Amino acid sequence: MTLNFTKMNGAGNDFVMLDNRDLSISLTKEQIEKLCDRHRGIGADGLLCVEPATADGDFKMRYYNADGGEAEMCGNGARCFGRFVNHLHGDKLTKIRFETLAGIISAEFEGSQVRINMSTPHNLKLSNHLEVAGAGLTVHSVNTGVPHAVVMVDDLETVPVREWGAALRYHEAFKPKGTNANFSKVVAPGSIAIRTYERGVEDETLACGTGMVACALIYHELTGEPGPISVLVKGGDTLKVGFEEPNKSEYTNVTLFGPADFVFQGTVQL
Ligand SMILES: N[C@H](CCC[C@H](N)C(=O)O)C(=O)O
Repeated sequence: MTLNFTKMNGAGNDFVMLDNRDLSISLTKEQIEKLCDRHRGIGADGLLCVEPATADGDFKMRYYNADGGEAEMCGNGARCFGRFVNHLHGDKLTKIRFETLAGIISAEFEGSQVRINMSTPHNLKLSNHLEVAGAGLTVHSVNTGVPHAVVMVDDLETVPVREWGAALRYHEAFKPKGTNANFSKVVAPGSIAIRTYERGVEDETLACGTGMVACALIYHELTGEPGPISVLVKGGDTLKVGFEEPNKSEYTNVTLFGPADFVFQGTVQL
């Protein structure tokens, strides 16, 4: 099978994009894993397919992690999805709505930057004291389309992201689905810096969109700092997380704004 693909990245979180509007593409978990393999395949943190809507969206977004498993949502992927769909329509669209397993996501375009409206955050929990790889950590958690654990730290450089990240990702407290793991430092009022270990990539990524939103909301919960929150990610980009809080711990109009870039196009034999 010959596949035409587009490679994109959102703040360094990179993806294989497939136009499957005709539903002619059907990939196995192993095939997706191979496509995402950085030595034997194209190489990416995940793969996204554009599919026809089946409910009240304009399109359907399918997201698969590098391990080939389907996940409910991907914030950086959704921004790339929006820009890719707009490109397929001659860059004439201003706003699209697409279906995901986490609900309807909308995307608006400002050049190469994309703002998405996230699904409603839920399962927010503060200050769960857990033993993580032998360390006693205060762990917050929230689902921003996918599950996220958030640990506030003073020094991002020395955090053992892989060790603590993997221990949190598989921790008893987050079974059976597991979680993504974020380490978040306050840089200045309204500004945080984060590092993320991603479920399904099983490593640190240069950025994680749903993780940025999770860290911004936890930061707000702990400090009362209003949005938008600036979030500096490992890859060096700073993105904006916006939100409204009509009442305590109910969040509406949660947005993520940042770059979604094309890298190359190609064909691959499967
Ligand atoms: N690895 C995540 C999905 C992708 C999240 C991340 N790439 C983003 O931008 O939100 C999970 O399985 O929960």
